[in-house]
Amino acid sequence: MSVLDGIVAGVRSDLAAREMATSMDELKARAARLPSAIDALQKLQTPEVSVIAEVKRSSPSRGALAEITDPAALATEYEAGGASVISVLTEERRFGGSLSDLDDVRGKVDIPILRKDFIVTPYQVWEARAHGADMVLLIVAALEQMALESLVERVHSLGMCALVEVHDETEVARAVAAGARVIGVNARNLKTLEVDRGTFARVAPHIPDGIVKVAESGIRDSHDVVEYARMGADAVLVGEALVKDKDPRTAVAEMVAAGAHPALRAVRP
Ligand SMILES: O=P(O)(O)OC[C@@H](O)[C@@H](O)c1c[nH]c2ccccc12
Repeated sequence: MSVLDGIVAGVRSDLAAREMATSMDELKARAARLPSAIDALQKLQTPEVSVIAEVKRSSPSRGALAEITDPAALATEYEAGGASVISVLTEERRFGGSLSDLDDVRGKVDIPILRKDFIVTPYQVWEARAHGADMVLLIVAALEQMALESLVERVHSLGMCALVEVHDETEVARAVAAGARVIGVNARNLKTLEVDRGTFARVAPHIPDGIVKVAESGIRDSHDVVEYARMGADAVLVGEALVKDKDPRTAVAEMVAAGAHPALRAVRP
């Protein structure tokens, strides 16, 4: 069993427990009481390179990263630093997250929130919306094509935006066929957990114009942001470097400033 399969198996059993506790109708009723989702796509379609800042306690590849006793406080720092979107890991077993982290963050920030999890059923999409998410991650490698297509459709029909994650050219074709408007290229291979910094440069040219391109994983600082911007990234998704920083607000602000530099416009594809 691959690392990804192992994670998804754990997610499915935790999901079964939540499905017993909260019916789909209850989720729908909760979602109906919330203001509608914020248009994350619009926030990412700016000429500047956007920063998606992630709240993540640990990961299978890197182990414990940061305690994060107050996820909303961290998210508030990210927002003040100029992040365009906050990513909240809600997977419990390997990443130490939860839906209550999502609730906390939703209570404190006004910018769009991405629910970062291993989403394999429509129930999880409703769950994301019911807990205030505006965006959800869909990992192509974790889904059959039919499931991917129906989940993208479901996400869009709820007014949310899907970040469709790929690792290679074949997965780009699947994401495009599924109607993705935002595609994330993950430099971390989910089978080996290694980061390959060449992934974005190899894969991004296969993403059609008009689709928002996000570079994910292993981004350390503003230099990396500039590098990805030059390769055509519209946004970067940063976790570890930010959760480990003593001053996450400034760390985000530096990345945002780098991504907004006017000189970049001329050199971006
Ligand atoms: O902490 P990093 O290396 O900056 O990476 C952030 C993000 O890309 C990573 O958390 C991620 C990308 N795709 C995922 C899928 C599931 C869980 C986590 C991820």
